[in-house]
Amino acid sequence: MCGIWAVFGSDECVSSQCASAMKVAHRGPDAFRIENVNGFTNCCFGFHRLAIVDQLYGMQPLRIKKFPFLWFCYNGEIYNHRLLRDQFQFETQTEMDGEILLHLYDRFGIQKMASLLDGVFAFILLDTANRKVFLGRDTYGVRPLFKSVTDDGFLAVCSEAKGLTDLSHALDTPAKIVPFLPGHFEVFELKQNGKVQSVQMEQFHCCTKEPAHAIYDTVERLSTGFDMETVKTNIRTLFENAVRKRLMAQRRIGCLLSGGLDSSLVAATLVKLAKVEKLPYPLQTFSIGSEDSPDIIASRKVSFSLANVSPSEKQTKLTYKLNRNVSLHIFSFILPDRCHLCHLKF
Ligand SMILES: NC(=O)CC[C@H](N)C(=O)O
Repeated sequence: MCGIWAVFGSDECVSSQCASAMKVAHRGPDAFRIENVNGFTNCCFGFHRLAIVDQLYGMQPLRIKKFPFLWFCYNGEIYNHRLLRDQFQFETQTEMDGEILLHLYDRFGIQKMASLLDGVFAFILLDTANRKVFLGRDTYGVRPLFKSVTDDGFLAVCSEAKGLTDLSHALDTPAKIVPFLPGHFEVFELKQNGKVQSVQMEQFHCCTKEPAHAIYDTVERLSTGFDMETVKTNIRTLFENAVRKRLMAQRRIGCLLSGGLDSSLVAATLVKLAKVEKLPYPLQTFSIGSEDSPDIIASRKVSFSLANVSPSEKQTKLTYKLNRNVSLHIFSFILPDRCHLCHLKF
């Protein structure tokens, strides 16, 4: 997660509005920043960071020397950022995956920028040189984004609706808070007083169409045909690639595991790829349920079987009593031969 928040054209002093930005502080434990926009005193960004890549230089709102007029705030991961950087020979200033959006926007404009991204994202991009604000969200809406626009052009945006509920503005009627449409981008013109006007709302991708970035993807070409073997091989290739591309994270990777088929397949593929990529830490799986519920029993079985040890071997157990009703169980395993079991009880 990360928490993003921004207001444009605030009638109230932004320093009092930005108390609302703190309502999404839980989304980013590593660092936060609140920054008003130089030259547009009624505009302000708030950002809470869970750093996934480039801990040192990836703080937001991101601004880089090459494009001093761009301000960028986003929540997400762009899996193909290195591929696009190399493909278009961009000179990036940081290793942060989101920086690629600034280069793509500058070279190709907003429509092509959004459609070249392979990832999960919700973004706010401000271009002070052209007086535009852009919002966008990934095809499936994996990353959340809410907006609120008043009739007189005060725009507020946040990862969660709660960051918008207490904002004050000049109109009598409260502004509606709506989820931003997945797979779309929106363009606003920005006036000198910071107020905006929506001028374009467009779908850049829908899930039934091949994404524009596919031509640059490194995933091996899929065979055509609908015979059983071809279909199975294609699913395997795509599935494995979906797990592989998520290994870009510089944070320790874990898996949410219910013990059912889907999450167990993800965990098994992750274990396989972790060996190939030589991840230097034990993988962890996280499950939630009451003590001895089917999910916990199943996920425990899967965890131990993936770790290739029997539950009775090399097992440690920690219990914290926090609450009577819910148990959160955390299993972790290291390959090839060490296994820990942590059991956190609420
Ligand atoms: N949690 C996030 O949304 C992370 C944003 C960005 N990918 C980073 O690593 O900082």
